[in-house]
Formats: sequence, structure tokens, C-alpha cells
Amino acid sequence: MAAATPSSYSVTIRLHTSPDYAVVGRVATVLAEQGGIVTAIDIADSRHDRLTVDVTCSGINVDHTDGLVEAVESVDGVTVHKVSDRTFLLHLGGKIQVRSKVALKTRDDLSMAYTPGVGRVSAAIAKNPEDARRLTIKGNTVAVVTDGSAVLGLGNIGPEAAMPVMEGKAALFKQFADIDAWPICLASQDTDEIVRAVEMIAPGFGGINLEDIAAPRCFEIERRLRKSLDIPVFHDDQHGTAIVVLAALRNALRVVGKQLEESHVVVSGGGAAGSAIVTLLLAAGAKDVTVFDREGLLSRDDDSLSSDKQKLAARTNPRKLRGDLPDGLQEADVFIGVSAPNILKAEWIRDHMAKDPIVFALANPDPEIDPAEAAQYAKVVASGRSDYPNQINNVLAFPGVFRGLLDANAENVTTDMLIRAADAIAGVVTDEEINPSYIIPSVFHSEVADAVAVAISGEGKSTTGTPTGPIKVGSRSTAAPVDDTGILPRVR
Ligand SMILES: NC(=O)c1ccc[n+]([C@@H]2O[C@H](COP(=O)([O-])OP(=O)(O)OC[C@H]3O[C@@H](n4cnc5c(N)ncnc54)[C@H](O)[C@@H]3O)[C@@H](O)[C@H]2O)c1
Ligand SMILES: O=C(O)C[C@H](O)C(=O)O
Repeated sequence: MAAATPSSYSVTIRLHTSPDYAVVGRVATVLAEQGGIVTAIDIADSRHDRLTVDVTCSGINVDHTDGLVEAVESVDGVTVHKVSDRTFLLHLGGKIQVRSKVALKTRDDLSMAYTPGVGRVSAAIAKNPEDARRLTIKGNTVAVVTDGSAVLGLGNIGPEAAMPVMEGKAALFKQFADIDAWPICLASQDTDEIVRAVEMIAPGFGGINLEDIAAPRCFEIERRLRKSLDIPVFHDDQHGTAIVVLAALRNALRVVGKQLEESHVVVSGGGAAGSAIVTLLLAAGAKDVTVFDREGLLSRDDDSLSSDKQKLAARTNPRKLRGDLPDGLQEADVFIGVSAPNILKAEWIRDHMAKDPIVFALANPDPEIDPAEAAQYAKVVASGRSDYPNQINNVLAFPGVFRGLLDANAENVTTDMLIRAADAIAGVVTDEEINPSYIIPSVFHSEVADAVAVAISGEGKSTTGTPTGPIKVGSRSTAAPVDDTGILPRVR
């Protein structure tokens, strides 16, 4: 049986027993025998005739965890009173909230934070809309926008079901970059409606992070919004992924002593993530990238391809390879999978790929090949999973990317910025630290978000939060307070 990890399949079992602590020991033993991991045992209540005990344990999946509860129920003298799924408990009431930054305790407070004082601030912004970035949350907030059409590996599950994921992204924005992001889950999967909806909410945000919108709709939505909005628009599943993949690849190539320019790269999956990865690899200097998709290897001389795939083929596969995945893997230095589970065979790595192969199997939740199997023949292996070394996840990129964009008051995201962000992430891993199992920093590495923010903004250390510098009121810009009250000049 695969071992459980203390992960999302964790339950707290509240049980009643006679006041016999030996029973508690038997429960722990039974759980261990069934492959569960007991992470806590708390005596919730102790009476002369009964113990109430909370046993927290993890299983491999929902079925295994259900089996663990049954095993506990079968222990003599034990009655299971209640089972709480800790992941669901954590989600009760949602994961994020809005809090006031100002005290609202007196009439004086109210008269400034709200009417009548707020009216003067609104009037100032009406005169100079740019002031919204300094005098409202706009300068520090990002809309996390989805239509619920391509959520994680779950697919088209709709806007309500997408909420926990978008709330999670917002929580990550706050945690790693002190950005106040908000989930916007739209009740439409129509490109025109989505574009219009985002255009209409844009005044309240400093940036738009598109999330989990299916390809090819996501490409057009992003392109149109980039054109029409004066705030940066970033499709995380494309560019966040591409940044982290390039960062990991830079370091994997450092490990095997190869150059990107001379490497043969096969990208499996020419969808949202795959096409953005291709674009960034080519911009970073890769010369030989070949895409594999359901149709086989994409080649410019294949007239049967859809127009999107033809465009991808036109930029890739300089040797015009045709055929299936093993054909593309001949002498390939790198395999990057953003496609589907279990499509790469370990023996193809062994028999076809060049010396010291690099394999990134990134399909979530089940990768193109089991990372442990791939590691038999590949020199460097990465996946999207947190239970293996070298986890590639967008969270390494998007908080810092938006921190940098907001700090710089940027209106656009450029390819140069994305390359700089990738290099910044790669650079966090020092020459002393780098090895085949450590090509990418942990998502909790304290330097990552700041390094990315600085790389994006092109400025000094990131401010993580409150905008600083001169406060512009009306059409004037005042580096220092000008009146005796020492706060802000009056707006007439
Ligand atoms: N680990 C990460 O950081 C990370 C980031 C982004 C995406 N992903 C994963 O990558 C995968 C793709 O994501 P996406 O947003 O690009 O999805 P997408 O639907 O836009 O693209 C998937 C592409 O893979 C192709 N494909 C599907 N099955 C295939 C198969 N059997 N053989 C070859 N090609 C196949 C599809 O035709 C499509 O072009 C997902 O599993 C996603 O979870 C992981
Ligand atoms: O967004 C993520 O965290 C993961 C990735 O984009 C995915 O689609 O699997």
C-alpha cells in the first residue's frame, strides 16, 4: 500500500470509549496498521464513565480515509461520534476576508473615512483619476478572474465551484506579496461577455489575473484585455507556468552542464500552458523546441492541423519531425509535459533521450509519468506535486509578478519581464545548493516573491504594500505635506 502523507486527506475522528487509555493506544495501532498517519490525539473530555478523544489522522485518498474510520469503529469499546474532514473545516466560511485599515471608533473617524471627508477624496480622484492608485485600494489589488471552465484538473466545473480555488489564489497573493486580491467568478463562458465584464470592473483594480479559463478562449480574452485596459493583464496558467518552467529549466541545465540554445526540447501539450512555455523558451534563446499534442508531433508541413496548432508549429520543430512522442524524443535533452497523465514511458527516456535527460512531468494532479519511475533514467525530474522534489507551481511566480507590476504602476506585462522573473527565481538557488533534487526553490522560500518583484519592476527592493512617494492631489504632486496640519493640502 502507498504510504499516506499528512496532506489534504486528513480527518479528525471524535470517539467515545470507556475511561481506559489502553483503548486509545489500540486505536493508534489499528490506524498505523491500516497505513494511516496519526498526527494528533487529544483528550477532549474525561469523565468517570467515558473518555471523548479526538484522533487526527491522514490517509492516501478519500476511500482510504473512510476505511481508516471503519477500522477505528471496529476497535472493541470504541464508538465513533463524529468525523470532521479537516480540509472542509478549513474552508468553512471561506478563506479570505476584507478588514478595515482605519479605526472607525468616533464620529471624527467617520467624518474622515466616510462622509463628508471622503467626498473631498472622491472629488480629487475625479479631477485626477491617477490618484485612485494612491488614495484607494486600487494600487494594491488584483482581480482573480475566472469563468470556471478549466479549473485545476477538474475541468469545466463552473463559477461557484471555482470559488475555493480563486479564494486560495487570493490568500496566496496576500501571504506571499501582501496584495489584496479578490476572486471574481463570472457566470458566463462567452468571450465577448467576459471581456466586457472585466473591462467594467477594471477601474477598481491595479491588475487582472486571469485564472483557469479554457484554451483557446483564454488567448483571445487576454489579447483583447491587454489592448483595451490600462492595467496589466496576466493569464497565470500561461505565463505563471512559463516563468517557473523556464526558471527550473535554467537550473536543470546548470546541473547537467548544457545550454538552452543547444538543447532539443519536447513540449507535450500545446494548450494554454504549453504554448506560453514555448513562447518563453524561444524568447529566452531556445532554438529547437518541438510540440507534441493529440495529433502527434506538430510540424509546419502538416496541413491537417487547426489554425492555432499551425501557428504553434510554424514557430517550432525546425527539423520538421513527424510521428508520435517517441519519435520526438530521439536525442531530446528535455521533456516538458503539460498535457495528460501517464503518456510518457520510462523506457523511452532510457532508449531515446540524449545523455542526462531532463523530465518535467507537470500535468496535475497525475503527471505524464510517475516522477519516481522517471528518476530511474532521467538526471533531473520535476513535477507539479508537493510530495516529490522539484515542485513546479505558479505560486513561485504570480505573487511576485503582481507585486512588481503594482509597485511600478505598470500598464503592461512584457516578455522581457517574464524572462527576468524566471531568472530571478532560478537565481535564488545558489551554486552551493543546486543539485538534481533542488533546481527550484520551495514555495515558502522567503526570497522568491521579492526577487521576482524586483526583477519585474526593475526597481530597488519591493515595497510589499503601501505605495510611497509623492502624493498627488488634484493635478498637483506634493512630495512633502504643504500645510500646517502636516497631512495633505486642501483640495478646492
Ligand atoms: N505544475 C504546474 O505548475 C502546471 C501549470 C499549468 C498547467 N499544468 C498542468 O498541465 C496540464 C495542461 O494545462 P493547460 O492549462 O495547458 O490545459 P489545456 O487544456 O489548455 O492544454 C492541454 C493540452 O494538452 C493536450 N493533450 C491532452 N491530452 C493529450 C495527450 N494524451 N497527448 C498529447 N496531448 C494531449 C490537449 O490537446 C491540449 O492542447 C494540466 O494537467 C495542468 O494541470 C501544470
Ligand atoms: O494553478 C495552479 O496552481 C496549477 C496549475 O495551473 C494547473 O493548472 O495545474
